Amino acid sequence: MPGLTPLAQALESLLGAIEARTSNEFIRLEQALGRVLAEDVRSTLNVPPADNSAMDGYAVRAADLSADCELTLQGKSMAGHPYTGAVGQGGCVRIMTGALLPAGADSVVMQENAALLENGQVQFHSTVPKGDNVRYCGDDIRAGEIILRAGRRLRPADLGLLASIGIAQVCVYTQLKVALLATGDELVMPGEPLADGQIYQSNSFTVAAVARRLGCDVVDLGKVDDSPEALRQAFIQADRLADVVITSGGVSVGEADYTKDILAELGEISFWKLAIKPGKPFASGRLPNSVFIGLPGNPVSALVTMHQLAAPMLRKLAGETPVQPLRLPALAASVIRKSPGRTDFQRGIWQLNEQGQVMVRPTGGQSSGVLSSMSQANCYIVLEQMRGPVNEGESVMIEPFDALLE
Ligand SMILES: Nc1nc2c(c(=O)[nH]1)N[C@H]1C(S)=C(S)[C@@H](COP(=O)(O)OP(=O)(O)OC[C@H]3O[C@@H](n4cnc5c(N)ncnc54)[C@H](O)[C@@H]3O)O[C@H]1N2
Ligand code: MOO
Repeated sequence: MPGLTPLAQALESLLGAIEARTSNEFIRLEQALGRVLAEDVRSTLNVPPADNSAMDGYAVRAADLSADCELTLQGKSMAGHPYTGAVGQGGCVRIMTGALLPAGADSVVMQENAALLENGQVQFHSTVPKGDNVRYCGDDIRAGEIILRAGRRLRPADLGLLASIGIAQVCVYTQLKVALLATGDELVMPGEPLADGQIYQSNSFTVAAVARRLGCDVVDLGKVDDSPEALRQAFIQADRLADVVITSGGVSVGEADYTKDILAELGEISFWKLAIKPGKPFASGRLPNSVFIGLPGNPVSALVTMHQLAAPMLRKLAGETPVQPLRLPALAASVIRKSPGRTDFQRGIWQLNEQGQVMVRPTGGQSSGVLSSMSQANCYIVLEQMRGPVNEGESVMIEPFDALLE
């Protein structure tokens, strides 16, 4: 459709116009889940710090074993209590998982494949390759190696990795402060009575949830009426408070859409017409102190643009390395309505059929006001801009919901 900007082009331009807006702070590892590392982390240690056993059994010299042989038990090595001697020719040492491999030994035989005899000898029935069941020093991490890079959003396994090299505090970027505003005279906060012509405000809840999952410190400033003065005051207050101001509503062409004028007065804002459905109107720019993001008002449009456009922007502003969304082919389990013109982000449910194929179907009504379509979905069905209707059995791309939406 002429005059509409493709998503990838808009995203490149939006990301090109912003820089990270964070400083550094040290926090305890226990608090660091989901925070973004501000510095590369280099290990000063080998993990494991020494060769040790992967099994409960006997530490041996592999060359001493034959089809049916007996070795002399010399002692034992327990985790935290190593055997201090050396395994000599014809000898073996009882060893537990995680215990240090004694000097002289080069392999471990699991106890199920050996028998301790009454005379103190240990019987073995077969040979083992040298190094069997040994976990070598530095197998996991080598001293001097960078284990995690700046820009990494910390996951559960990362916290364990940092702990395993003895780190109790990490240097992360400070949290972005995000202020939310919902524009519209018709909006009422949940919990309050609803009069004729009013609807409950839902966008701040979905948008705040995504921002919080991105580690932002969110302040919800509630709703603003569609009057120039109310908008002016709300934008000035939000700009003083936050690194990023996110609004919903008022970015289209309606008669009560004063947002544009007030934003142009206070800062530099551009309005986009994007070639995506939902989410055609979108605004972005700067207020005196903050980055401004204006999402469309329709509930599905607000959430999809928050996820597809605002989330990558928030990641960059928070210092995070860009994240590539996962797209996979699937087969349409039903006819899917689509007209050429915009790239559709239809809401769908993928599941495996009996042949193990990934099948997908839309979650009913796809109007941008139908938020239940998003609530029921586990993926987007991404249908290319110029594509028309999809027949049952045709291949389509899906984008499974990531950790921001699940
Ligand atoms: N003549 C045209 N009209 C519209 C166009 C267009 O190109 N030409 N675009 C349509 C599209 S697409 C969208 S999306 C919407 C976006 O409009 P706005 O961003 O200006 O949003 P509003 O008009 O304020 O609201 C739209 C809709 O969403 C409801 N809404 C708004 N805020 C909330 C909220 N916080 N929680 C729940 N629901 C909300 C609002 O009541 C309206 O129903 O414009 C189309 N129109
Ligand atoms: O872009 Mo609007 O989001 O189609 O309803």
